[in-house]
Amino acid sequence: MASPEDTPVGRRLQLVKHIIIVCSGKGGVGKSSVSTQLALCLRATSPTARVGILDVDLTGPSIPRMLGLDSHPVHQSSDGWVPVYADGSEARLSCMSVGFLLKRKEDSVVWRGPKKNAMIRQFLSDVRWGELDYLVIDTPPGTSDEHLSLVEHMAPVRSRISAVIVTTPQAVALLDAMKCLSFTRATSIPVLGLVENMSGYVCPCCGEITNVFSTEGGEEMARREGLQFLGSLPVDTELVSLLDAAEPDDQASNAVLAEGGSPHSFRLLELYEKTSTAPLFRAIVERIMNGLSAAESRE
Ligand SMILES: Nc1ncnc2c1ncn2[C@@H]1O[C@H](COP(=O)(O)OP(=O)(O)OP(=O)(O)O)[C@@H](O)[C@H]1O
Ligand code: SF4
Repeated sequence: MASPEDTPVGRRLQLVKHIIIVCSGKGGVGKSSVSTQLALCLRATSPTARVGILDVDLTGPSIPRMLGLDSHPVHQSSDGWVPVYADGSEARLSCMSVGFLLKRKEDSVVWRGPKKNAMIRQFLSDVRWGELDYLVIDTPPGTSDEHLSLVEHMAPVRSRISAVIVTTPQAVALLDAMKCLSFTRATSIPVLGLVENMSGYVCPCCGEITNVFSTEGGEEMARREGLQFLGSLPVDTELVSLLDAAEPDDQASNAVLAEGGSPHSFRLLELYEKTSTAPLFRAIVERIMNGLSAAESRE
């Protein structure tokens, strides 16, 4: 039988310890922001942790924007694509997205299934990820061609893949999250747990959390389906302004870097650490890491 290293994807991902697919049934529930926070927090778990983030939301790539890397060029080397390092020469947070390949960030990707499939195969087999502790994959909403392509192409590294499902508390989002769960079950991908995003609203004046939508729907779904409930995150105005207004990696940022200043992702992380969501997300990451360790010890 062929070993995983005999395939292009297996060879590329040979040194990637854990692959975490972030998915949601419904659009706009915060999948990309959860993926970004996950990558930032995993990187911060140790001074040597290396994390990659792959954005396969081909028609709506948000990761470059959220990491402040808009319009960053991607370089080809003789050994494939070099990912964009959000933390400059530290190279502990590498990122790849179709967003880097668009001429202008306003351009849209109008591709049929086969072209999307080819792009995903290329992301998995042609990017020089190198050694990574975690590869976080942000997916489009629903269970689309992109999800099927991912699962098919990553068959050689199947034992290292797990998923995190993101939902909001509304019934309609929970119903779609169930479809996402069915997909993971049909494709035998273990689910690390469920995150309920935009669970309530944090008042910027007094910090009081008000439940805007119905409450505890995610927790109840997790209980019912035998999933780990990873935690809930409130609507946080500081977080949205941080991720939506992430400073592009423009000349000014490069000048800061040239003068020995903090690379952008460090500044993002520094600022992120001050949001009211950060401690909640750290608890989520701890549960994810415990889930990964438990799965490893069962192998
Ligand atoms: N907890 C939160 N508090 C405040 N704003 C949030 C929160 N989570 C996400 N957002 C904001 O909501 C918007 C949508 O989030 P995001 O792009 O992460 O969702 P998505 O599920 O990836 O969307 P899509 O379906 O388009 O891929 C973004 O502007 C993001 O910054
Ligand atoms: S939660 Fe308190 S401080 Fe915030 S808007 Fe309401 S009343 Fe004002």
